Amino acid sequence: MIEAVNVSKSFHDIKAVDSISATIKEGTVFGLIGTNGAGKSTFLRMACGVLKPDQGEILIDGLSVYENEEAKSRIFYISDDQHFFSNATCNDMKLYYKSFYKNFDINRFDELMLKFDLDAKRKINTFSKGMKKQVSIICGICANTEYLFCDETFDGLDPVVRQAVKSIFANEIEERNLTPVVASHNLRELEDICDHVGLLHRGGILLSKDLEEMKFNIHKIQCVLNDEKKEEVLYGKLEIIKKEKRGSLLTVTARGTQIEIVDTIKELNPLFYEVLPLSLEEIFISETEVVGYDIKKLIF
Ligand SMILES: Nc1ncnc2c1ncn2[C@@H]1O[C@H](COP(=O)(O)OP(=O)(O)OP(=O)(O)O)[C@@H](O)[C@H]1O
Repeated sequence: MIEAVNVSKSFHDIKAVDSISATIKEGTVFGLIGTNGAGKSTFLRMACGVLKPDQGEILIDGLSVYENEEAKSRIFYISDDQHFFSNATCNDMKLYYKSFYKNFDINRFDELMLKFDLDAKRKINTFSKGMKKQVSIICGICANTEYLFCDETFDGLDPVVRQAVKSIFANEIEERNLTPVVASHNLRELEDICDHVGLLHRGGILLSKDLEEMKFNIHKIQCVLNDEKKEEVLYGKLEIIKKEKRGSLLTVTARGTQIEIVDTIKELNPLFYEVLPLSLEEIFISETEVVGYDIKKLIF
């Protein structure tokens, strides 16, 4: 488990991370979302022990991570500006990581390089940006650490590679309880990857929730009631977040379980009703409105 306890970090007069407390459970994918400059990289760099917090501490499985080799050996960090030794080939990086991570799986590395169609003998500085990201991801997976920090790693991967990486993550989570922490400024990049999302804004966490929990308690339904009085009754009975009417078709987004909302609509004898899927973006818009923010100004 990763625990951040009241962590802050400033660079001169810039407060990059402001009193963050958060818990990241094993075996889940934690998404860290926020605009450019929100503090995601600074948080990740503290979480992997590269930066020392000014205040508070970050614990990896109960161990304070800063200058702690044991805690650091449980983490692999894929930074947004990936570092490879100049002139290094993929095989050179494999051997370097093998010397640092005792469980680094050389055979798996070779297998994945083939699977991703990357030439392990080539110098990494001749690879494209996306290919370099793939090499970093492969190194990260093969390091066999408990935690994998991915800073903007998914942004810019092509759809096929993205799907392949997602399925590798899913297997690693199932087989060995890997915990990926994925930072991105793009909610859509995280939509189908994460179990839990923390929204970072100006160094602080605005919102931190399980996606399933969020999805369980908010629903979007289209219906035709064809009666203004019934519509008023519906608005009175449901905790409406958003409503829209086009002709006789009414679309409502409301807080509550699907059964509660559908039952309320059914009591009003609708001519038609249908439950519509809600995107993570729509859920976030609703959730952040509740805490008084317009998310469209914060992300996307
Ligand atoms: N080494 C540094 N020196 C000075 N300021 C820094 C340094 N690192 C980060 N900052 C500042 O801290 C704030 C948070 O930056 P950080 O890189 O953590 O944001 P981020 O959410 O990762 O952004 P992005 O999505 O653009 O990568 C920014 O205002 C940035 O300018």
